[in-house]
Amino acid sequence: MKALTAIQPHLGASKNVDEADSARQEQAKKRSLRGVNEHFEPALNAAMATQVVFGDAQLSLGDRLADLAVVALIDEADLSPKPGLVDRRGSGAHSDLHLGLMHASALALWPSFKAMAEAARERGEIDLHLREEVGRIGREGEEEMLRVTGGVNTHRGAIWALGLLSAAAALNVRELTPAQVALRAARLALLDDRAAPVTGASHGAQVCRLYGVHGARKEAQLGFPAVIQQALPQLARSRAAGAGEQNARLDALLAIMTQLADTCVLYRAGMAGLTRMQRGARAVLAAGGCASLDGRRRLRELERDMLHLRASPGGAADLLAATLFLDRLQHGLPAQLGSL
Ligand SMILES: CC(C)(COP(=O)(O)OP(=O)(O)OC[C@H]1O[C@@H](n2cnc3c(N)ncnc32)[C@H](O[C@H]2O[C@H](COP(=O)(O)OP(=O)(O)OP(=O)(O)O)[C@@H](O)[C@H]2O)[C@@H]1O)[C@@H](O)C(=O)NCCC(=O)NCCS
Ligand SMILES: Nc1ncnc2[nH]cnc12
Repeated sequence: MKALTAIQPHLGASKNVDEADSARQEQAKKRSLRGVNEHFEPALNAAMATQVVFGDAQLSLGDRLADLAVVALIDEADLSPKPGLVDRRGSGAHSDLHLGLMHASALALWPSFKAMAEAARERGEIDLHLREEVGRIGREGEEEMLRVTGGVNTHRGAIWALGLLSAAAALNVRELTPAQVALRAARLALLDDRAAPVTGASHGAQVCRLYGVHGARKEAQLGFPAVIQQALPQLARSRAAGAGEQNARLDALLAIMTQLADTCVLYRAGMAGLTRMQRGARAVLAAGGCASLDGRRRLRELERDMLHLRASPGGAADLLAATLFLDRLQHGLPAQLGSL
């Protein structure tokens, strides 16, 4: 587990959080790991501990950003109940995914996020050289993901989004608002990676052509509008309304689902499935969100329909992880990063 050496020193350093809550979370995460190679468990504990102890001066900028990215992925996977997606309750609309695999995949990506952040820090500017370096590291990350998961695509879209955002954050640690980081990520994504394979055969490319929508690449090139304009404002609104953190995160996911042309849903369930997803998400939010009884009823209806259609909003899930990354970055890290 060379990937996690940097976060090991944080084990046991969680004195700043409510201890009972922390113990409950640890137990639940351990339960969810059944079936996963056992040496992921200490690594996961370490990743969890980093959620609250970013103040350790031994960690480099790359370490911290990689920690943030991995924690965002684990938080996204754990968030429940998510319609059609893998969560603590089960595998949603997937037959080849489960929560342990999502955790293992997230942890395996730590070195890639660190390397992308370090490349950006070293280069110090947005140019073709950095774009191609980030692309190369991203492709290696995809290979590692497939190796760890036995060939299952768990986080392709997340490597793309969080890789760009980690690099963008590292480029200027004094400008870390979500809009600033997303804009730098967009500028990087707009550059053409000459080494990228141009097959046009990916699921995303196929449905983008078929339905004339924009997928993961364009979402990044536009500066992650689903995150900046939908998810983060909804997260803030739901928190301010006292929804509770898990409900606020679910509301943020639904806010993304109201608008996103999720190519995973399109590929599996066509335009009818995408329309059902968007309308269903709007209905939950209009009914008061996930903290309300009526909102929960609507959420159950949406989940029933997504399962019936075998539709899984994997793109929305990746963008929720990007939302959690930017949210933590803005609230938790600037003071420490500024001194690096
Ligand atoms: C630019 C890339 C993101 C490639 O994009 P493209 O659209 O060409 O390729 P896809 O393989 O379809 O991957 C895109 C993934 O992005 C997520 N996504 C979907 N819609 C959106 C959206 N509107 N905005 C943002 N993100 C979106 C989604 O990822 C999640 O779903 C994955 C599972 O999807 P899929 O494979 O379709 O479904 P399966 O269940 O596996 O198949 P079936 O069971 O249905 O048969 C899951 O991994 C989530 O992460 C899309 O999958 C970029 O990846 C790229 O250029 N890659 C090439 C290598 C490279 O240069 N990388 C550089 C990285 S910096
Ligand atoms: N929780 C999740 N379930 C299914 N696919 C995903 N892709 C990213 N996160 C996911």
